[in-house]
Amino acid sequence: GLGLSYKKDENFGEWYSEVVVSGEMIEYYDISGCYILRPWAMSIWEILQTFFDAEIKKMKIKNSYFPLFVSPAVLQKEKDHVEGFAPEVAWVTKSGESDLEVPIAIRPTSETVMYPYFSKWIRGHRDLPLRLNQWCNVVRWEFSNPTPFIRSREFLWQEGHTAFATKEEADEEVLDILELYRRIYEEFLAVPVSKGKKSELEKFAGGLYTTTVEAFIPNTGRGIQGATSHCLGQNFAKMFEINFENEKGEKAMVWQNSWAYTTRTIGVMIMTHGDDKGLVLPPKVATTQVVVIPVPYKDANTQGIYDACAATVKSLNESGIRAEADFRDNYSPGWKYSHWEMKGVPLRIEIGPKDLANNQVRAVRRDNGAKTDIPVANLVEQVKGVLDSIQQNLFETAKQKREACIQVVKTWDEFTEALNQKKLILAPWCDEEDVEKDVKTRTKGEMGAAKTLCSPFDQPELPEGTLCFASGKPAKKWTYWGRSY
Ligand SMILES: O=C1CCCN[C@@H]1CCCn1cnc2cc(F)c(Cl)cc2c1=O
Ligand SMILES: [Mg+2]
Repeated sequence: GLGLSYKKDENFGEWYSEVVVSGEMIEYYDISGCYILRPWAMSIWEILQTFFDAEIKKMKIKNSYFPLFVSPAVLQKEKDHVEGFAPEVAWVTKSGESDLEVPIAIRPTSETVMYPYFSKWIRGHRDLPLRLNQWCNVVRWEFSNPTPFIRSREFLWQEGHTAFATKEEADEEVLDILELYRRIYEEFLAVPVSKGKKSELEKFAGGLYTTTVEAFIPNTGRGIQGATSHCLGQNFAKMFEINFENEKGEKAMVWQNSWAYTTRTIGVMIMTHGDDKGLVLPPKVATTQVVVIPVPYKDANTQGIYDACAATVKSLNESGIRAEADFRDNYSPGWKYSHWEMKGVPLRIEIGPKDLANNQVRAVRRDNGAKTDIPVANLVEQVKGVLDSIQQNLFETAKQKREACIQVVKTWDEFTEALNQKKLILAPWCDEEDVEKDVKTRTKGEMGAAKTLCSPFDQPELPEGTLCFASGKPAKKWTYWGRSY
C-alpha cells in the first residue's frame, strides 16, 4: 500500500493517528474516544500480560474478577477523591425501555467495588496479606482530546489491590511492582523511564503516596505517566473498616497498595520508536519478529525458493522465534517490503535465486535498514543475535534521545525557555505545594500548563544553598517538570 502521508517530525499528531491505523493496530470506532484493538495490537498486550501475570504469580498475588457495575452509594463512599472525578463517571440508567430505579456506574477503577469485601474477608492477621489483581477494562468519560492507546474512554489494564498488616510490607511491595513496570517499559518496550515519587498535588488523592515510572515523548516535549504504584496507607481501611486482630489481640487497620498499567504502554512504544515508514516494533513485543519473503525471478527455481522460505520459517519457529512467511502471490516483493515495514516487523528475510544458490538468506533490519547475508547453516543463532541487537539499539537510541531532551535549570527564565524548547526539565524545588500551583498558573496556555512529573528516586547531588527555581526558597529536591499528556 501507499506510505504514510504525514511525517513524524512535521505533523506528530497526524502521523500518530495514521500510523496506528496503517500499521493495522487500531480501527477508529463510531463512538468518540473508543477504539478497536486489532490483533496486531492485542498480541502486544498479551505478551506484556504474560510477563506481568507470571511475575505477580511468583509474588503470590491472585487474579480475581469483580463486577463492572458500581452502585452509586458505594462509588460515592470515598467522597473527597470521587468528587473531582464525577464528570467522567459513565452511568447505566435504563434497561430496555424502562428506567432503572437507581442508576448504576461503570467502574472507572475498582477500589470502591472491592474494598467492602476486603473488609468482610479480612478478620485476623492470618487473612493477611490479601493480594488480588484483576485484568479488566475501565471506563472514564474524559473530554480532553482522545488519542488511541494514550487517552481513551475505555481502556484495558490490570489493577492490583493488596492489604498488609504492616506499612513496611506495603512499602516494599510498592517498589517491587514499580520495578516490574520499569521492566515492562525498558526490557520489553525498549522505552526509557524514570522511577520517582509524585508530588502531594499530583499523587492519587485517596492514597498516602504515589510512585510512578515517567516516560517522555521528544516530539511533543511532553512527559507521560507510564504506570503507577500507590501506597494507600490506611485511608481506605478507615473508610471501609478493613480491620484485623493483630498478634497481640488488638484491632488494627490494614495497610494497602494499589497499582496499574494500561494499554497506554503500547501507545508510548509506538510514539517512541515509530518512523516515517511506519511502526517499529521492539523484537521482545513483536507479534511477528521475522517475516520471510520469497523473491522469485522469472522461472528460476521458484519452488525451491518457496521451499527455502518454508524451511526458514520452520527452523526459526522451532527455536522460539516468531516468524512467518508471506507467500501471497497477488503482491510483489516490493509491496510486501513496504507492508511489513509499515507494520514494524523488526527483521525481514528475503530469499531469491542467488540466496538459494549460495545457501544463504538476506536479512534486512527495520531499525536501521542494515542488510546482512546469513548462511543457512547458522541461521538461528545469527537471527537471534540480530534481534537482540535491534532490541538493544532501540532502547539505547531512545535513551540518548530522551537524555538529550533533559535540561537542568536553576532559574525561572531558564525554566520557561526550556519549556518552550520542549525539554524535559530537571529543577531544584522547595517542595511547597503553593509554589507548584503557582508554576501551573504562570505557565497556563493552549499547550497546557507545566507540572511536576516526578521527583526521581535517583537524586543528583543538591549542593548546600541551592535555591528553588520558582520561589527562590531553599531547594529540597530535584524534580522533573514539563507539560504532560
Ligand atoms: O491508579 C490506580 C491504580 C489502580 C487502582 N486505582 C488507582 C487510583 C485510581 C485513581 N482514579 C483515577 N480515575 C478515577 C476516575 C473516576 F471517575 C473515579 Cl470515580 C475515581 C478515579 C480514581 O480513583
Ligand atoms: Mg484521569
